Amino acid sequence: MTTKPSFPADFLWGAATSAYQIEGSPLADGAGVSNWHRFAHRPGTIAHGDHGDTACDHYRRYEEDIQLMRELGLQAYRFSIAWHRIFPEGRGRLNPKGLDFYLRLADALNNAGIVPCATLHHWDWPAALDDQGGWAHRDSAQWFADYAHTLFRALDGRVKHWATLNEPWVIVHAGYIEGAHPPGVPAFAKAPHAAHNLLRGHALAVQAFRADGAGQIGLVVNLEPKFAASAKPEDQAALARSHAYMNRWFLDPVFLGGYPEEMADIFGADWPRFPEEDFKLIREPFDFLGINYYSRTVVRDEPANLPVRDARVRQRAEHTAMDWEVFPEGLKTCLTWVKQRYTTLPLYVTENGAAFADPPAVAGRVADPRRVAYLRDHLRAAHAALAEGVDLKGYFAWSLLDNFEWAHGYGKRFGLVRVDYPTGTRTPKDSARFYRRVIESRGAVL
Ligand SMILES: N#[N+]C[C@@H]1[C@@H](O)[C@H](O)[C@@H](O)[C@@H]2O[C@H]12
Repeated sequence: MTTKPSFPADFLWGAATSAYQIEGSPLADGAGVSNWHRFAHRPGTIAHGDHGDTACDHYRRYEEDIQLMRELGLQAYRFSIAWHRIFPEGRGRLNPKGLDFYLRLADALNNAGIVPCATLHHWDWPAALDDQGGWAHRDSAQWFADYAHTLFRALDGRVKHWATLNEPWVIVHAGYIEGAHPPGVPAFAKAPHAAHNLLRGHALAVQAFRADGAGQIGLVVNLEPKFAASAKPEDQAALARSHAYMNRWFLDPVFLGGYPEEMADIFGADWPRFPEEDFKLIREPFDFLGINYYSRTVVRDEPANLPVRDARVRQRAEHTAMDWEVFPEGLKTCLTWVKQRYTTLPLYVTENGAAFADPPAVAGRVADPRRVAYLRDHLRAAHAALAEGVDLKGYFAWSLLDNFEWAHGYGKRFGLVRVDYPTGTRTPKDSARFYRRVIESRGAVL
């Protein structure tokens, strides 16, 4: 008789979103033009010509969405703050109306008994900052710290759970290596500088939080376990490069004080020498690590595939609508790897979920059995990590709502709640009802 999982009574159950993906009203109330607003309106960048002008209309419907969260039994809500609403030009002039939206959002969440968990930067920022050099500009770290400091003071007493950056690796890989995200032009030699300045900005923001913030602050990273396609030395070497590039690039500096040696191999002559004092700053201690987990990758050597010289070997297994392998044990692998290699800090699963080709709503119901199975199996893996001593403090399903899936537009639906466009009608899916039962039973239904 296997014992049913039982998560701790203080385990935090939530769901996550981000500003540009759900808010809409990108220029409302004095907001500046953001990098993603400008990029999404550039022809050919987003599938189906989609953009975030309306998205889920959350900027206007946030009270309705908070009522949805209550009905789902959520204890916490992870959202991000749109920098361009606060500082339309990125720095200098503060926009009180933009700040006011987040004051109202935080108040409504607190009044509903839902813990507001704010991410300062989830990829969207004022386009003006990209025009001034973006994250490749060394001053970007201070731009971010100043923005963060303003928010710590403005939301003091309303928000006590902060994250500095969401997935800085994606900002660099998609924005500076691929060009599939803003700034939108591959700039290989700038990528290491952008990564370094993101880490410096994170650390400076943590220092600002220590001076003027209250609660806890952390960093959110994406992790993806890597496996070699064979025991051949070249595939093993490709595994080492791929693992360093995606999983260690940011965590080695913040916890171990230096970059993986594979980075110099990957970037060659474009890998800079950074000032030693930067690494002392980047190791600024913080309070928790957020881990976003979706899938794993099996890799082989592929010399032509720059810069990492690896290639994915697609597995005979279930895949999501993103063509990502469903691999629940990979979540436990990530959690235990972080504990063993880096830190005993509290961990949160800050994102986990899947896109599937959900059916439309019929009589107020959306049958999404594959997402129910995905959540069940990944929550079992999370509990297995807890049972092995990982200090896992919470889990946030990605996502509360179907939303704007970046370059994929609205065609990839990750939500617990279906959103029908353009009406914006919300319909909780079966997975939302399942998640509510998981929360109510502290996992006993898994
Ligand atoms: N793709 N995908 C889904 C999800 C994306 O929608 C989030 O914004 C990111 O934090 C992370 O990439 C994961």
